[in-house]
Amino acid sequence: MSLPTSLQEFIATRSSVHLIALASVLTLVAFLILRSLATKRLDDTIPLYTPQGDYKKRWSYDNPHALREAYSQNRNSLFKIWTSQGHWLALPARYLDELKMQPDTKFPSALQSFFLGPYLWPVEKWKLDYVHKGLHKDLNKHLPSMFADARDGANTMTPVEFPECKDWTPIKVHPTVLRLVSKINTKLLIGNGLEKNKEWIDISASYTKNIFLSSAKLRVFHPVFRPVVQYFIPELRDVWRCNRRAKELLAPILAEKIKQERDQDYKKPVDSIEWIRDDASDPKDKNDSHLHAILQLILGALSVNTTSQLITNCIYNLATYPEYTIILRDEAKAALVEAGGEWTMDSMAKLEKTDSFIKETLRHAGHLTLTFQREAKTTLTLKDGTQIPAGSTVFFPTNAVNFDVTLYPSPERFEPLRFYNLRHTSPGNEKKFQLTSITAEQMQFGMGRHACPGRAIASHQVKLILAYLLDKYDFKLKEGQGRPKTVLFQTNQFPDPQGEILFRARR
Ligand code: HEM
Repeated sequence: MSLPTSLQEFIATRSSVHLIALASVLTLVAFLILRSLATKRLDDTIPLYTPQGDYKKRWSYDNPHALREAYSQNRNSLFKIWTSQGHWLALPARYLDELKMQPDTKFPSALQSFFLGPYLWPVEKWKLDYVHKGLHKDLNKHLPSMFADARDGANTMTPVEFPECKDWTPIKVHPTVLRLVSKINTKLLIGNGLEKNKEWIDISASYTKNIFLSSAKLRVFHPVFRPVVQYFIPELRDVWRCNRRAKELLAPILAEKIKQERDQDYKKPVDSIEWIRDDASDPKDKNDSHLHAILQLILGALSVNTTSQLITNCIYNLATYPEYTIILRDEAKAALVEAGGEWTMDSMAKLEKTDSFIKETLRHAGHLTLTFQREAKTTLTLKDGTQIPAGSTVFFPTNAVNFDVTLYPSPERFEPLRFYNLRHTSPGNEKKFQLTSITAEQMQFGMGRHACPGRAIASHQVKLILAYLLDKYDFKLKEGQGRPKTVLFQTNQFPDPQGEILFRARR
């Protein structure tokens, strides 16, 4: 077969240097096309589910129902769905065991990328991992002393944040609980009196909202524009300001630690700054106040908002279903008497109905519609041959599973004792349906390598604060008003931040 004449002439009239350059360019183009086709083909084997109606709008403002619809059609298979950040892959439950312990080199948590971390936190990316590594290693080891702080915090700080309320008084629940949890968590995780510093508490309480809004606004722009656009986002500038101020507030605490360490009788305190210092693989990081400030703010963002949203939702539900106020109050009263008048970790385990009430609240209104968000760094081939292409963002549709009628009868109904009853259906069930239990049907705290390490202390905190409030107050909805709504935005479900409940000191 001969080349067409015009091509022969073209080749004959060119120097060999030109021809080599041309051949190289053509080879490169062919390689790029083939590579993109190969990636595309792999991705194309996964079916795309498009929710009915305006699916883009639904992703932002009707996310739980759009995902429930998608899940109901693809319960047992991997499927792709449009999201405002590109196509993401929804996993069926049967892949969780195989994927949950994959190493970070192949399948890390997607949270840093989701927040566009480099714009928010100007430190080397891998150093942000000190937070979860430190927490996984040390938090639950120190649970007893953390519990004592959580109990004292609930008893002494709750009456400061919640007013006396001699008569029925409207209270904006979310901001009140947010400040309370910020203070208690600062005491638990940092200590050193920082929980009394108003500026730190203000920073801690507003930080999550600001990082969330900053990354949401940045994502609106194509990546090439973000390096410029970042300077025009007020919330992002506020994040940078908080990073700077947090550094100034933490520096004296670090300096004091360094000074005290020289003392032979020094006993290392139990706090998350120490956990991170112990784990810092780069010695420079041990006392770097800029890095510590960012890590503590991230830890606050992971722990404060999640816990305060859950407590807020529980209070909304107590006001909506007042008959449970009496049931939970009686349970707490009996457990506290049995414990001799002071809560212990063992006595917390007696609050089975309270545990169930909180878990049912989380089933209905967890802060995220999806969990187990991971990034595939390489193509992962599963045992059944299914491939998860490199570069994919993967998630588990937790909220949709929470509303699966085959798993939860009458899933739309709020049944506060649902999990209490499940625990008592057979002896083996006792540990399976606790607030902190993790199975493919209960994924509110994620699963595997990156499952929430704070869930035990969060569970104690929520119970301690609810027990305090149940003992001191009655609650009810405002006249003629229903339960404050849940605000939906993309994969987030927020309890109405303006929602008010009537509180009255018990008579
Ligand atoms: C009701 C309260 C909470 C809820 C619902 C919650 C939920 C979650 C979820 C869904 C994840 C991601 C899990 C995954 O991807 O598999 C997570 C991660 C995390 N949570 Fe929580 N959390 C709560 C409270 C806390 C508290 C109180 C702390 C700290 C004291 C904490 C520390 C963390 C950390 C450090 C991570 C990252 C873990 C990692 O990437 O390895 N959380 N949490």
